[in-house]
Amino acid sequence: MQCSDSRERSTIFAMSSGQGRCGVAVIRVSGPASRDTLTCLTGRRAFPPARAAALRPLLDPRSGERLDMGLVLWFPGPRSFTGEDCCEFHVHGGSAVVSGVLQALGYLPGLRPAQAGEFTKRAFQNGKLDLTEVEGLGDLIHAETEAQRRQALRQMAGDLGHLYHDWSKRLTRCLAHTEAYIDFSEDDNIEEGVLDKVDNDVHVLQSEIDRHLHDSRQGERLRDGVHVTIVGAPNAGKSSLMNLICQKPTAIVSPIAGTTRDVLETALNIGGYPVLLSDTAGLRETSDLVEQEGVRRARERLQLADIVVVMVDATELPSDLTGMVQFLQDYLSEVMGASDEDADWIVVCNKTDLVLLEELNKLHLVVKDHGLPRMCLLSCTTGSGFDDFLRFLGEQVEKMCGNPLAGSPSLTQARHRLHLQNCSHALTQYHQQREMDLVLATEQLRTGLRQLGKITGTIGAEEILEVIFRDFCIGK
Ligand SMILES: Nc1nc2c(ncn2[C@@H]2O[C@H](COP(=O)(O)OP(=O)(O)OP(=O)(O)O)[C@@H](O)[C@H]2O)c(=O)[nH]1
Ligand SMILES: [K+]
Ligand SMILES: [Mg+2]
Repeated sequence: MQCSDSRERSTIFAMSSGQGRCGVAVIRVSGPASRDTLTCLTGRRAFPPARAAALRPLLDPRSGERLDMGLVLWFPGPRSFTGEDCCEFHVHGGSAVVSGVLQALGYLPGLRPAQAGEFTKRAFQNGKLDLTEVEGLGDLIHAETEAQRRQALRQMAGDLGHLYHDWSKRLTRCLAHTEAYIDFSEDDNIEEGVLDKVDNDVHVLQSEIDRHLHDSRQGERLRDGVHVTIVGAPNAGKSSLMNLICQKPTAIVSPIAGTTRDVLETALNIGGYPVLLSDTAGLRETSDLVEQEGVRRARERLQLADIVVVMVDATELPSDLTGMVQFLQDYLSEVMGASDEDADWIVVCNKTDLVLLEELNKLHLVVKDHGLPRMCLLSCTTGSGFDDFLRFLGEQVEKMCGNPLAGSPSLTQARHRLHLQNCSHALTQYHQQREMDLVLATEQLRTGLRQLGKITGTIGAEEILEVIFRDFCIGK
């Protein structure tokens, strides 16, 4: 028999708690057969009330054998996560129990295992979440630091979606007024100044979008992690600093210049903010082929850095203040040329245990007057100056990410950025074409609106759905 109603969907199931042995495992079911499934597994016991846990023996529908004693929950649609009828089984987390229940579910007609992200996909398709909320939920599942969690929760709660929906609404109004003007202006039924009002509204909207775009990528940095890269001459102590920050011997430290070749990367949590810290090969001209490749990789990583930590060996500095400033200026200009122009800089003067501190302290105070970035005095060997350095690094990281709860919600994804840039571009085109050809200009408003719709998923969602849901796990 063919399924006549294409909306008749299969019922999906999956274990939603993490894999591996655990105290309690949650198995989730969503779809039209959820009610029958619950009845089938709980036998002749009373059907549980909606949204309240009930303790029930769970039975294998084939043999009637008891699989476990667990909590069952019934969520009738549309007031459920997916918007469909759903049920949950909270069972003991042993693998035999879990696989027994999953097998029993697979045996029931109309049920099949869920694909990765399929519960969330159904929630989106049933209008429970818009795409930004789906992405927020995905971020929440992957959040590793407190600040990431705050940003994801805010997005999941719909803050970002509301902002974009509000822009869509306003642009829709502009479009409607322009269309009305085109259709009816000859009938004289249209108020004076309609187009001027549209122009002004488009202008205000565009400046809001542009402001949101020019947020120094705070939200994206918080979501993806701030790239902090340590660079400098060979033997300056880059790997020693890396190990000190990670509190473990991640990188090989040795007195041989050119020890580090590959880029070594570690993910860290600094004050609740995510950091991707990289140690790199010392920058120098060399005939060693392997080291050359290391230097190339170091420069490549330098380009990606949000914060560059430049290490200087204090014993290499000239002894007089003027000479020191000159040395630093030369040293930095070489490194800066290879980095992103938006990157922040921290200069670390290392091995201070080997020199007299008097001149260095003077240097420390005058760097700013010479247009040099802030300098930290450090000894990786004694640990002196390390707390100050770490505090300063933390401040820089926090500045880069911003407070995810303050002000209007941040732009969090390159995907949103792209559509917003396209929208802003279309609005610019509108202003340019408006005097010459109003019909053409109106088309630009439509383009802008479509771009906003793509962010929240009201338009053309299918193509991006795959990409977004790919990042979800099975059971979510
Ligand atoms: N006295 C002293 N020695 C240090 C300090 N920091 C690092 N060193 C020593 O300097 C040498 C080089 O340190 P590394 O951390 O390997 O330097 P690097 O910059 O990673 O070197 P390459 O990877 O070869 O570019 C090692 O012998 C370290 O023990 C310090 O603060 N004081
Ligand atoms: K070394
Ligand atoms: Mg090294």
